Amino acid sequence: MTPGKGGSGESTLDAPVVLKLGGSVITEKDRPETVDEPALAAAGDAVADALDRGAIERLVLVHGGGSFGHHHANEHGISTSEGTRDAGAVMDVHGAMKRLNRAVLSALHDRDVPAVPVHPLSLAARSAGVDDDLDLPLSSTATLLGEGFVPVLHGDGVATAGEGVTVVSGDELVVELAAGLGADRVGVCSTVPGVLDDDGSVIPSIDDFDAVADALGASDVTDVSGGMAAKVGELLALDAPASVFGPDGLEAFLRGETPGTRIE
Ligand SMILES: Nc1ncnc2c1ncn2[C@@H]1O[C@H](COP(=O)(O)OP(=O)(O)OP(=O)(O)O)[C@@H](O)[C@H]1O
Ligand SMILES: C=C(C)CCOP(=O)(O)O
Repeated sequence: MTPGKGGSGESTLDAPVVLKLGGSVITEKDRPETVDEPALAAAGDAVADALDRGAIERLVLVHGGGSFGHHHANEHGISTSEGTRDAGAVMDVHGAMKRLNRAVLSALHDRDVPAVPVHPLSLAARSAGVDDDLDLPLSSTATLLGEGFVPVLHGDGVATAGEGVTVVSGDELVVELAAGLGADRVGVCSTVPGVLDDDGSVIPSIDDFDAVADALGASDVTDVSGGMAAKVGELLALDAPASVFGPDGLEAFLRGETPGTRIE
């Protein structure tokens, strides 16, 4: 598990790949605080294999909330726009996300992936009612990457001027990380095989929100961060190409392919 690649002072490191493992994939989203162990193991296998083979040099992982963060946020009425000033509520959401993060880290460590946690609640801030103003300092993540680790961030609470603490989604973090670290590819692994049109077919590529807006909805299960509509909106803001795909597309993405829906 000792970091093997990269090193301080190197200037020729590859641009990182940013991959989000959706909470809907790695948890049973309709059963509070339940990890989907087989799904997490399969994701861990795919990530470990891609790193072992050198298919990816530098990787930043993000995971969503699934039945951990969303469940508690929903109970306390917290969302990406509605905040709380109740420290107990903040700890319920953050504590649940740290428990899920611990499970993700363990699955990666079992496979010798040098994964380390980065908790957004301790780093990030934004202002209420202002779009796209998330401030996520990246020096710890960038330094960990340069030292050969795989930083693992997660949807979390975030200090929000004017609202207390709101929710920051993994999708928002993906956008900040990809832009700030100069990622060359972004993958969002969700429970669906891609963004689906009205007939349930995977839309191959999206470059305009309005063109697909009618097909985009929230999540089928408890979700305080906007489901697929928010995801597509976030990813369209990126310079790097992004793919939304299901668990069956994860290995292909890690091989360098663009399964599912390409968003650019
Ligand atoms: N047009 C669409 N195509 C695909 N999924 C859609 C669409 N409209 C709404 N959805 C919903 O969006 C969900 C995916 O978003 P969701 O935020 O739940 O996933 P996730 O990011 O994997 O999970 P989490 O938010 O816990 O990390 C799908 O499971 C589906 O219920
Ligand atoms: C609900 C919380 C705390 C995390 C939300 O992150 P997401 O599942 O990526 O939308």
